[in-house]
Amino acid sequence: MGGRPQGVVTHQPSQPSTAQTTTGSDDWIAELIVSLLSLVWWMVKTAVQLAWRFPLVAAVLVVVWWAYTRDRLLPVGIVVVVLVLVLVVWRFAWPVSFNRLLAQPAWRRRKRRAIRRNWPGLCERVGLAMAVTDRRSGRRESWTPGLSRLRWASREHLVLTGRVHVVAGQTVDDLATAAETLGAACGAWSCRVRKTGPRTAVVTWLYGDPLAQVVTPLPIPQVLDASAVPVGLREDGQPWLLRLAATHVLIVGVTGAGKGSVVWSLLGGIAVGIRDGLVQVWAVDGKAGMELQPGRDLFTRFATTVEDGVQLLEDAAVLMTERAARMAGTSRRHEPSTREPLLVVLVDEVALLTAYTPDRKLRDRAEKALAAIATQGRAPGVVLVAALQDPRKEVLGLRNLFPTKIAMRLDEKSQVDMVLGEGARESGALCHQISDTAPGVAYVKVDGVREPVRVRAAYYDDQAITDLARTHAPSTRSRSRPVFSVVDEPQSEPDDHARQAGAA
Ligand SMILES: Nc1ncnc2c1ncn2[C@@H]1O[C@H](COP(=O)(O)OP(=O)(O)OP(=O)(O)O)[C@@H](O)[C@H]1O
Repeated sequence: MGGRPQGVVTHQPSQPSTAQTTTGSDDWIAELIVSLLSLVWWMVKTAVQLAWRFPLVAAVLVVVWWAYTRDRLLPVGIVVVVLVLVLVVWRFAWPVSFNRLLAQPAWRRRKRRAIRRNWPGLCERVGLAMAVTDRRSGRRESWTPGLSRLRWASREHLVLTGRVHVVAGQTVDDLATAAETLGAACGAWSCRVRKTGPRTAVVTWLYGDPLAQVVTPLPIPQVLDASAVPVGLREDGQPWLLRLAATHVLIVGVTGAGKGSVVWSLLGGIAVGIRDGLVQVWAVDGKAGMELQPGRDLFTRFATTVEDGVQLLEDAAVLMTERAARMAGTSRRHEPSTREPLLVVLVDEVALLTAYTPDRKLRDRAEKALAAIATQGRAPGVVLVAALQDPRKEVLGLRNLFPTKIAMRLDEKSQVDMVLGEGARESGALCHQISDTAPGVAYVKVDGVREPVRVRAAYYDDQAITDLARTHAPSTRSRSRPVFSVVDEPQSEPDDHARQAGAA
């Protein structure tokens, strides 16, 4: 639906006066009939509008009128009293089911109707109306963006979405700028705008916060899909699917922001691939293994010192170069297989290998290896997942080489754009406002997608991590395979093909 005039006439050129035209003696009868017809039309229209607006009141009036004309006021009255009593008892004795089955659906219906009905007025108030002069009549009319497909995307989480088509002369950016005011005007605690076309966008109003609760670990997918790894929940109540294939992921947040939960959820999402040998995880935990040790069995290689970490990064870079040379001219896209698994290089607190390492030589080697993987690793299936507390440039100069950035709780608002890129804070990424009582909450920004998305990673407690590592450790066969055997192994394994079919 396109924008349309809402008939708010702000200026009207003078009309030829009809008052002076001479009327014949019969004209007053015609005028009276026209006036009476207009009155009847107005009354019918108003009655229909009122009935549409207040259906319950209208229904009650109709029933009372019916009961009165049929002389049945007493039985109808008794039925009404019993009904009211049932509702009152239900409300106080079983408030949960009352809310779920009656109060909430009624509220949702009212809210949706109110927004649809008041849309032109809302647009006027938040500055989205445009004054347009009609060329033929010379009238100035107020045009507002069109609203269609207004529906509850998630009834449980109270997420309302609608498609908005801006008026010619406006851009989706104008709509995005007014998002906060529009959200407040509609009584939502947050409102987001996602561009879907040159003049169209999906507007999402959030009346509840699905991220207020801890997200329990999601079911582990039975087939590896590295292009959509389930990691948690998005603020619109939909699963948060993170791309791992052909990207690099940077996770930034202050201490206690919940970076660990993103890492464990990510590992949970690819656990089947790890178990089946389609994915290898090489992990570096510069904090002497304190963070990642519980999942040790999931890792093909595990470095717990800066020296070993740097060596691991260099080995990954060599593997990447060799694989890229083999793929050259035959394939442009890496498909995970047991011969050539997707290699995830996981670095917890990457600054320990770069900025905080006093040994200059080690630091240079780490930076060189990281830069090589970040710039060339995507095509040959070597993916970098790095976690970091301090987003300042001097700590990790390679930030811009990560196409997927996850910003968790940050200390200062200036750090938001530092992590997610210019304009992210303006587009609604308020990482500095994430509460310290909501670890795991983050804003995700993927290159090529304008708007950051608010998410919460699922929470793996110690027991869940231990269980994950126990049940999805790589088989002894794939674990015993030397790291560089991928270069020499002569034949493909029989079940490779079937596994590849399920991979990204
Ligand atoms: N997704 C989550 N949901 C609920 N609670 C969480 C979540 N993630 C983390 N927590 C809680 O927050 C605490 C800190 O989390 P975590 O250790 O992952 O933070 P971090 O960002 O990795 O911190 P550091 O950088 O100091 O290692 C955890 O012990 C846990 O209690």
